[in-house]
Amino acid sequence: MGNPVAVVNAGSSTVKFSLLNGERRVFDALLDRLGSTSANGACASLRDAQGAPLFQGPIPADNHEDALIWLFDWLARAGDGCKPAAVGHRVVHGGDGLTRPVKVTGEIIEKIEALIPLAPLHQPHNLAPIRLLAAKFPDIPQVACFDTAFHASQSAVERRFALPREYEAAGIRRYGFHGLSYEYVAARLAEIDPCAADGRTIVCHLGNGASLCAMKNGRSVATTMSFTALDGIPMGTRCGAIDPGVLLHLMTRPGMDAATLSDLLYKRSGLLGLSGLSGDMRDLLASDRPEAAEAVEYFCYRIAREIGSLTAALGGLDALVFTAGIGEHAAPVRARICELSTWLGVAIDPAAYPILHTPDSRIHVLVVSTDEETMIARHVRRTLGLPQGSPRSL
Ligand SMILES: Nc1ncnc2c1ncn2[C@@H]1O[C@H](COP(=O)(O)OP(=O)(O)O)[C@@H](O)[C@H]1O
Ligand SMILES: CC(=O)OP(=O)(O)O
Ligand SMILES: [Mg+2]
Repeated sequence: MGNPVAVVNAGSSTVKFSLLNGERRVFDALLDRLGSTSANGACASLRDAQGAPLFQGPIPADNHEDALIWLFDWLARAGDGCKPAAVGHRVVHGGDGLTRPVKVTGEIIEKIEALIPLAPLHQPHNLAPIRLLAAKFPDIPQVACFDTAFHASQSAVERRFALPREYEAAGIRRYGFHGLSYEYVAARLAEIDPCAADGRTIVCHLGNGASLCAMKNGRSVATTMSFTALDGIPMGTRCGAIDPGVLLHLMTRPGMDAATLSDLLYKRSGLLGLSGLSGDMRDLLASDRPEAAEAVEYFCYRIAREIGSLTAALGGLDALVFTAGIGEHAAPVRARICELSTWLGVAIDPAAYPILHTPDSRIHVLVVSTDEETMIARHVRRTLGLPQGSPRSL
């Protein structure tokens, strides 16, 4: 296997772990349905370099950390003696100070830790494997790559809240997330669709966490998430944009302290809260309960509204791109969002995939499989001066 780069991508409901030799993936693990978002328990899917399954099934893990320890034990048992040349991590919040990938040091760990309150669903899960690996393999260099970094190209007006100026100076502004995914998708569009790569494009990253990014020439112009990964469209368990007056009102209720409010907004709202059933789109699409259908309709409606808003930010629209777990796999969700976007000139062929638009559609519509792990591995090699490896064949 040589000395691959290992990548850990902890999302809110999954951990993705890969080993990459150059651009070639030689091992992949998806630890799925983590936390309490799903009606079903945690499970793992491990694949070799050819994509053949090595393990598939339930795992004894209640949370991200247990799942990773299970994986590292599995790897040690399967061990072929291969030791990664370096490890790259997705870190969701970089704040004002961390705007490019960095080699992990004690000081960087402290900076990442200080941002936990701004990304409570992610930052602890991003930090735990960094600490675990630093203790276990102190000689392997680690690189932290930030979800917020891609949005550093946005204008000052886009990044601002209408608060007194001193709040912005204290870092209270829109950051945006899912940047590693958007960066990968932008690079991929340059390979497959020049109109989408060079034009005015909205990328819908619809996973358990979900956001939309308006891009011009592959650079971020605006995005729906802002100071935290709560803002914007509704998600698996997060409410998305909400009138701050609701929060002020809730805070007057007995027992509604900051921790309880945080739990409500991050973990009990969104698709889970609306359906009363599950935050997992697979469960909702499989259910015949009216609340499940209402939750899915609400999700699609809010996304279609944001597509209108981001089209205004771009001054028009050339392409619409779907990515991440729901965007790549939930055809009924894509179809409904496109139906609600007909007024923009969106027309799709329900049987087409991954290029969805019909010949007479004014807008290109396509599905691009995101690959945050490949993006992170590229950043690791660049940051540490390792050879990039040959480009992946198209
Ligand atoms: N085949 C599928 N059909 C519908 N939804 C799916 C499918 N596969 C995954 N999803 C949804 O994708 C979401 C997880 O997205 P993903 O991007 O993998 O997660 P994370 O945000 O944790 O990185 C879940 O809501 C899941 O239900
Ligand atoms: C930032 C974010 O919400 O990430 P994820 O979709 O992986 O939960
Ligand atoms: Mg994700």
